[in-house]
Amino acid sequence: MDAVIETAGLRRRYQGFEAVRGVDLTVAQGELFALLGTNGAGKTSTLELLEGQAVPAAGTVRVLGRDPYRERADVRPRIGVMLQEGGFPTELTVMETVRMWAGCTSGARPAAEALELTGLSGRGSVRVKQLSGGERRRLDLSLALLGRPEVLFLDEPTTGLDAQSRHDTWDLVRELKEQGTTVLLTTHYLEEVEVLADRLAIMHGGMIATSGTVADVVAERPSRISFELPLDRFLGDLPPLAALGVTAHQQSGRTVHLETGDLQQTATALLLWARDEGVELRGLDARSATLEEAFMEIAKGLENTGMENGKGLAGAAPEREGTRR
Ligand SMILES: Nc1ncnc2c1ncn2[C@@H]1O[C@H](COP(=O)(O)OP(=O)(O)OP(=O)(O)O)[C@@H](O)[C@H]1O
Repeated sequence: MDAVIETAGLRRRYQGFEAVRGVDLTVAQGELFALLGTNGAGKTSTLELLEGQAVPAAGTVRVLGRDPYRERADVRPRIGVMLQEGGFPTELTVMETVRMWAGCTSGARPAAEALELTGLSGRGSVRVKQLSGGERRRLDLSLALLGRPEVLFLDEPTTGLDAQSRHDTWDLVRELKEQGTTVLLTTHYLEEVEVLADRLAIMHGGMIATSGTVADVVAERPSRISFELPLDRFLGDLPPLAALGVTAHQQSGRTVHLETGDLQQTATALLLWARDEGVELRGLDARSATLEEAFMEIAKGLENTGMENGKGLAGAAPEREGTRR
């Protein structure tokens, strides 16, 4: 794998509070990697280390083969960064903002092209303070794309966007990916991950709880089957549940709920039994776990072990220091 982003044992501390606790990540060239997590999980803190905005307390980070903090002059022109809060002067117009930014960007696209990419062409003469929240996010994205970056860091790029703008942003990100851009994004929208990401990691309490493709992450959780038994049949009439691969079961009224680690095996065995016995399984529903279920289980499971955000080994989170930009 041709790694464009690589971290090992990455840690970050704020006044003794450890927000990032040993993160190992590898993102290949042209890959779209999504960092998910509960609020305060450490996504932005990690992203800022990758962008070279801060020095890790421990561990290593490489972007395009270099240290993004110490070799900033080499790395910065090759990456695009969309922060969670833009923080540009609000008195300038949209076009003035893009031109100002373009002046500091080597090999910048024409300003009009950067605005067109994010659907802001008609808003060039509007002052930034008059933009809606969603339009500001799109302006942020235009600025991140100005230098035709090889690596794009997007911190919650679609927060505050309406459904149409969100889908437009997804299309744009896909297009950039097709052109070979490597993308690392943080998001709270699980659908965004399902639609866009090649791979993802779910962070919690400063650590990566799980990572892989959506299918990998979901495969770690049980699949579910439910159906209604006819009046003349009982749960005990089924073949032994363990032999069907069932790991947990529950019955409410005539409805049976099964959990399994191997949906195909259990569903096949169940259907063969029903066919051989001439049983109709009314309301039959069989489905893999969803990313949302995986996410919820991780957040809940780790809380139960006392490792929820702000607790655990390194003590409570202090007051935030300073601003982001
Ligand atoms: N500048 C700072 N000073 C002190 N603590 C901070 C600072 N920035 C972040 N933290 C703390 O570090 C932890 C991780 O925060 P971070 O913003 O990285 O999480 P996140 O996963 O991006 O959260 P969200 O989804 O809410 O944006 C939190 O407990 C947060 O309060």
